Amino acid sequence: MALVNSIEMFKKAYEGGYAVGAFNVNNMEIIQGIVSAAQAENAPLILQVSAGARKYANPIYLKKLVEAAIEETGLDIVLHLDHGEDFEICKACIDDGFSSVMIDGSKYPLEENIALTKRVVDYAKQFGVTVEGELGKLAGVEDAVKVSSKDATYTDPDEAVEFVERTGVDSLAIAIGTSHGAYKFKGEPSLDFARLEVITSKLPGFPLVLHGASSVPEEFVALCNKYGGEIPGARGVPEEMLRQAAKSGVCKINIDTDLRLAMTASIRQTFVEHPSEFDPRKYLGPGRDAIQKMVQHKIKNVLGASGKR
Ligand SMILES: O=C(CO)COP(=O)(O)O
Ligand SMILES: O=C[C@H](O)COP(=O)(O)O
Ligand SMILES: [Zn+2]
Ligand SMILES: [Zn+2]
Repeated sequence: MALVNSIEMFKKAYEGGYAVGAFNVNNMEIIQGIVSAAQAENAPLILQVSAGARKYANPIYLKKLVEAAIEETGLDIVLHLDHGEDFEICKACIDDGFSSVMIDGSKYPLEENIALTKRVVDYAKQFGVTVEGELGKLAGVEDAVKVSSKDATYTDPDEAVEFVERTGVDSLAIAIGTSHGAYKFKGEPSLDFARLEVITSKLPGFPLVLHGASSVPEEFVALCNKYGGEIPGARGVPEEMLRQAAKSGVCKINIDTDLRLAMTASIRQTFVEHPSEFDPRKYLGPGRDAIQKMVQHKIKNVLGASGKR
């Protein structure tokens, strides 16, 4: 039971053909909902903090909450920085005691991305902190990076090999057609699995990461819209595609949007059905339960990580 880096988790996931869920956290209820799910499923777990989450919650609070979760449940948990945009934020998280960081240099040309990523790897290595890099551009919105779909570029397999060799990263986020947020596909969802197979064959045994992997479940969108929300045309990655990716070298699957939708749907429902209620525990509690239920489903039926702790 400890805060761990991702090395052993990814090794087991790769060999076992499943993926570890990496869930974005911003407050106590979100952390508790996710952790209860991982505990109930006896599953490995990555909790990740974006720059926006750091600004919102202060990383010290989030780290203490994660430590409390480890103490309470006995789980091994990776505490990871999501989309670090420069060396400084990665260093700050490493110095704060995070066990893993992402340096997202995907907006830079290859040589600059390699130089920046290598700098973070060299610093992180001294502390046993694992590093995720990114190559290729996802469409959609990130905290610091906005990429329109015409500027999205899929990961080049040969560049991926060069990137991994020259930077020494522990894992690599790739672009094969996913994007961040609730509006991932205008038409039929499709991912470039042929490209994924080539990348996997050129980097055998190396853990890949899929960002923008929320499924945007219809039930949550419908509930949000039924209880006063306006989320028209939302669409995510079908669950069977995620299962397929998990069997093809993808060891980490990032989920944030589905957490937001599950919690918001539940809170909206409480507000409409119990308009006289104003005790935050009466809506945050069910919101937390909704997160737990959704994450358990994910771990069990999508990631294949139940019992893999
Ligand atoms: O990739 C993510 C965080 O890095 C989250 O992706 P979603 O928006 O699909 O949940
Ligand atoms: O990649 C994006 C994640 O969903 C984090 O979102 P955020 O930057 O709004 O915290
Ligand atoms: Zn990115
Ligand atoms: Zn992401």
